[in-house]
Amino acid sequence: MSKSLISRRPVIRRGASSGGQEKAAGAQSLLRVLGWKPFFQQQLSLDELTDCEPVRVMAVHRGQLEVSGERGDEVVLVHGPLFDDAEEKPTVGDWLLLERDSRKPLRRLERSSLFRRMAPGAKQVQLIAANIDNVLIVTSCNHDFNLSRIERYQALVKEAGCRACVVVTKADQSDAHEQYREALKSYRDLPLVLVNALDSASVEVLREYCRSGETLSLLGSSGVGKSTLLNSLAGSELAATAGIREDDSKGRHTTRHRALYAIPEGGLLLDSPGMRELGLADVSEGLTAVFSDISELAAKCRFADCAHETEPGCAVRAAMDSNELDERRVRNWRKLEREVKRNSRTLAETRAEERAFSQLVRTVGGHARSRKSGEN
Ligand SMILES: Nc1nc2c(ncn2[C@@H]2O[C@H](COP(=O)(O)OP(=O)(O)OP(=O)(O)O)[C@@H](O)[C@H]2O)c(=O)[nH]1
Ligand SMILES: [Zn+2]
Repeated sequence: MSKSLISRRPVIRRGASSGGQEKAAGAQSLLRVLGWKPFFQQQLSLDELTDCEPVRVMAVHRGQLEVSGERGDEVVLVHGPLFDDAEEKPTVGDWLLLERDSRKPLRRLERSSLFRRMAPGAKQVQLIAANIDNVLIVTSCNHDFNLSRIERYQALVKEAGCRACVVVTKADQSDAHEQYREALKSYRDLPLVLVNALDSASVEVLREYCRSGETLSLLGSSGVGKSTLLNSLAGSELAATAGIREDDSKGRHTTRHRALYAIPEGGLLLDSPGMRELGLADVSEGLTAVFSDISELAAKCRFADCAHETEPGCAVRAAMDSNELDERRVRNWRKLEREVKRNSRTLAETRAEERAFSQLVRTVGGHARSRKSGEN
């Protein structure tokens, strides 16, 4: 158990030399292991380079964040303006700038990618994870394999801004490998890999998605083998060790579930409940990218508002009739578009309500202040 906990830490050695340059180089390589890239470095001003230290958010708990940086692991309290806005506040995978001495979080760096979802039962967007490089869309060699589901995940990944690969697990239980490859042959930017997730040699092909400094996450339904894959990639029991208790010098405490793990072979794995329950929020751009073949055809329809049903001169219908376009794919495109429109409407309403409310607060506050100054 303790071995697997230790292995979650980046396997990095601090330089023995106290020379300034070597120290800086050492700090840089520590940060690189945590996913630091030129994209983030370029966002720092000269003042920030001297006065601040970047740290990566490894877990978000109520009232505090677990972060990791050149000084190792730290806990940062969640308070102040940085954390006010639901859609802007730091989430797992984010890079924060801490004031070097006070360790106060000053700002969050711009993200290279972001996963969001509609909060279940609420009309709000919830941030799930940021700065993920690659995503494995996991499905298995059985009834779970479903093109419409893969397209849904692909839209999420495109919207977030990550690279995707489809992983079909339980390859050891099927002889129909060719059938799966054939099904995804025409999908743009979507490689497919068949693996036995229980066999670490078989998952080696996925290492290219979690090279040192690269952050990988997994999407897929329950039971397809996400935990099994993560454990095989990490070389230890990642998921099963979540939430166990351990002793430390300060006494007994609970080791809470971390969302982001640095694995010994390099690379970082992100596994959070939010990622596992991801739904479509506002992914209209992602959908356009995934279904660009259909949009290209739709642009050729005679009528701009063609519903691709019985209209004359419909290019989408013509492609379906000649079997160039799968009817299921068109149905799924329509379904996802409806879902996204519904979610976008709900979000727009929530944002309008929030704006109206903060306007009201400002107006009431303004009245109160002018009354007070009138009394004085
Ligand atoms: N034979 C075989 N079994 C697998 C493979 N991948 C996963 N399994 C088994 O499938 C079951 C489900 O795997 P999990 O890794 O728990 O699935 P999951 O996607 O994490 O499921 P949730 O935690 O519910 O999201 C386990 O019993 C695994 O041992 C595989 O490639 N081959
Ligand atoms: Zn049409």
